[in-house]
Amino acid sequence: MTAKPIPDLHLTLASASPRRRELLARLGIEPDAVAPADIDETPRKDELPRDYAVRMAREKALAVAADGFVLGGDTVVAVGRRILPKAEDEATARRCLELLSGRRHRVLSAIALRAPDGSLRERLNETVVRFKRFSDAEIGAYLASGEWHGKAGGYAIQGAAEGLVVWLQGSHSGVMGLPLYETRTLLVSAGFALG
Ligand SMILES: Cc1cn([C@H]2C[C@H](O)[C@@H](COP(=O)(O)OP(=O)(O)OP(=O)(O)O)O2)c(=O)[nH]c1=O
Repeated sequence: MTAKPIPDLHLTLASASPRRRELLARLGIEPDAVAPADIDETPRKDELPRDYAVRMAREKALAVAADGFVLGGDTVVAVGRRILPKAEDEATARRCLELLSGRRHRVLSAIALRAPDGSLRERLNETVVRFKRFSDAEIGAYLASGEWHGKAGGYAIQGAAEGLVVWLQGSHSGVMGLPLYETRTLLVSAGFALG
C-alpha cells in the first residue's frame, strides 16, 4: 500500500523561476509542487519598491490553490523610488544598465509563506549593490550575452554581471531571487520541518 501524502507537510513553490527552485534546494528543500502564480505585476501609482515587492510575494503565495505551505517570492531592482522593469528586450536592458552604471542601487527580495491554517508570513531582504562605471564596450558585451533576459533591472548577478560588481552589502541569494537566511527563518517560524 502506498502511503498517502500528508497535505499539511507539503510545500508548493509559487514561482516559475528555476533559480528560486535551485536556491531552495540549497536549504535541502525540494518543493512537492511548483505552480507559477498568474497575477497582475503592474506596480501601483507611487508604490514604493519595498511595498511592491512584498505585495507581489504575498499575491503569488495567495494566488496558488494548494494544500500545505505555499511560498511566493518577488525580486525588485530599484534606483531611489524608481522600480526598474524586468528586461524583456535589449533596449530595456540597455536603459537599465545605463542607469545602474557607476552607482548604488537596491535589490528588494520579498518572500511570503502561506501556512496550512491560511496565515501569511512575510520577510523582506534589502541588498545594496554598486556596479562599476560601464564602458560602451562592457554594455555591448553584456547585452550580447543575453543574460539580462527576463531579469529584474536587466542583469543576473549569478552570471557575468558579478564581474562588474564593485561592492555588495546584503544577500547574494536575495539578489538572485530568494534570500536564503530570510527563507529559512520564515519556514522555521511557520513550523515547516527542515531536513
Ligand atoms: C537582479 C537579479 C534578478 N534576477 C531574477 C530573479 C527573478 O527571476 C527575476 C525577477 O522577477 P520575479 O517576478 O521576482 O520572478 P520571476 O518572474 O522570474 O518568477 P515568478 O514571478 O514566477 O516567481 O529576476 C536574477 O536571476 N538575478 C539577478 O541578479
